[in-house]
Amino acid sequence: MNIKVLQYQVVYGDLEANLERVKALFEKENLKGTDVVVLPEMWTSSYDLENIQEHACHHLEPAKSVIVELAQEYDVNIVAGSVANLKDDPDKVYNTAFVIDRKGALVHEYSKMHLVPMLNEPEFLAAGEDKVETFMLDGNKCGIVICYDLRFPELFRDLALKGATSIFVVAEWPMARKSHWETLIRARAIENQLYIIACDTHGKIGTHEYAGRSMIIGPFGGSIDEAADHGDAVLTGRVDGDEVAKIRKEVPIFDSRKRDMYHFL
Ligand SMILES: O=C(O)CCC(=O)C(=O)O
Repeated sequence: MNIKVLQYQVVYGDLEANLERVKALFEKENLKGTDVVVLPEMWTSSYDLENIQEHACHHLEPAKSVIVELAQEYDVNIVAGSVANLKDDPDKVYNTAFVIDRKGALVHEYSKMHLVPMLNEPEFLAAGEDKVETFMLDGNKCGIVICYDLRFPELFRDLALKGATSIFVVAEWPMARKSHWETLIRARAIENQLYIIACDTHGKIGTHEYAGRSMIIGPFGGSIDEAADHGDAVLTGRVDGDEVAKIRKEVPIFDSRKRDMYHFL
C-alpha cells in the first residue's frame, strides 16, 4: 500500500479556506496511483478554540462531502486527519478523525479521547467516548490516533493486539515539544513493530507554532520518509504486512509478553 502524507499549513479559523486548500493540494500534487493520502489534525479550523462552535462541522459535514468527492475523483483512500465536529449534542464539539475509502465510504471515525491541557482543549472540546478500533484499507489492518494520544502507549498496544500493522497519527504538534514527537513516533513503531505514519502541520498558526517533522517509520524503527520542521512537504512510503511479520519473527516480543505480570492491565 503506497502512502502520501501531506504536511502543509492549516488556515486558522477558516473552514472554507481550508476546504479549498485541500482541494488545491490534491490538484497540485500527483496523487493518482497513490493508495492512501493523509491529512493533519483539526485541518478545518486549527486551534481557534474560542470560536470552535462556529467552525465546527456537523456530523463531519461539509468536510466529509469534500473528502468523499476527492476520494472518488482520485481513486484514493483518504485518512482525513481530524476536524472539530458536533454530533447530536449541540454543546459538545469533538476532535474527530475520519477515514474515507476510494469508493467514498466512511470506513472509520474516532474522536480524540485524551484532551490536551497545554492547549486548553478540555475547556472547549468534549472527550471521545469510544475505544480505539482497527479498520481495513486495501486489505491492510490499520488504526488511527490523534496527536496527544501519542503519549499513551496503551492505545498503540491495544491497536497492535487487535492486529493493526499500520497506525496513523494525525497532529498539530507544537514546536515547543518537537523532540518528544520525534522520539515517541519512533518508539511507538519499535515497541509495537508496526508502521507509524505521522502527519503534522507546520509554522505559526494563530498563537502557536507547530513542529512539522511528519514521518513514516517502519516496524524496525527505520525512517522511510521524513519532513523538515518548516515548509510544506509530501512524504511517500509503502507499508507491507509481510515486513511486519518478518520483524516480529526476528524479535518476537509479542510471544515474550508476560501478561500475568503486568498488574495495571
Ligand atoms: O502532547 C503534546 O505535547 C502536544 C499535543 C497536542 O498538541 C495535541 O494533541 O493537539
